Amino acid sequence: MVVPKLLLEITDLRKTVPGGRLLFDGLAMRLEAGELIAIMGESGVGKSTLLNLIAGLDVPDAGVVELDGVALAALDEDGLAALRRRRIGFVFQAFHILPHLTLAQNVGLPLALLRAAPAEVRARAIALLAAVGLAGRENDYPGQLSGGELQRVAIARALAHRPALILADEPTGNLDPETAARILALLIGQLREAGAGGLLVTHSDVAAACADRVLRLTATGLVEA
Ligand SMILES: Nc1ncnc2c1ncn2[C@@H]1O[C@H](COP(=O)(O)OP(=O)(O)OP(=O)(O)O)[C@@H](O)[C@H]1O
Repeated sequence: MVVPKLLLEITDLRKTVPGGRLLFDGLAMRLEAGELIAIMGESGVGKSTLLNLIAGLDVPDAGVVELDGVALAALDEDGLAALRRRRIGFVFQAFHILPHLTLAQNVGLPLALLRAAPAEVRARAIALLAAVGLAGRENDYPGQLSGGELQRVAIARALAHRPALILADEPTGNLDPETAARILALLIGQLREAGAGGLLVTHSDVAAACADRVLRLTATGLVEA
């Protein structure tokens, strides 16, 4: 029997936003390697904030976020940055694609930051660009792309370094249904292949239906949808 590997464990998480409004309290969640969980919930309920807390980009008022058994609170800024660089792939709403780098350089950036050989970085970037439907565009610059194309570049980049955890905030929001389905299949394929875990924040029932579990974020925490 294969014993599932616990990748992410959240215990008793509490977060208030500046101004004092409570977003959630007592929030708990477990994510196993190879598993994709969709997180849904009304606008403003705190889904993006939760992803930021999991990435160590924001700090909770109370509670514990553990990645691979390591509590984020035990790490200093350098430790958090190293953990993010090695273990996490991000697809965030503001795609953070760098305008002065080519698409191949953007997609390869997470690998380049880990000092992979330039030839390996470029080969992986070209393969991932092809996988998201941007074959032959590796030398283009982001300014030449549509919003949906940029979103696909962001997804390719999130996968470049084969992260253990992929955090995706509305990754298919700007895509037509056919492209969205293809991109989600790619994302899930990569999760399964690499034994990575994924958290997918989405308003789309179609996207959520691709996940292994769907959780709904409410003021009282995460509940099974
Ligand atoms: N820096 C901040 N200062 C004040 N309020 C904030 C700050 N960041 C987030 N908030 C508030 O926290 C709440 C949660 O925001 P968040 O972006 O996490 O929601 P969400 O569920 O992801 O929403 P959406 O589905 O619209 O993207 C919102 O009401 C937002 O206005």
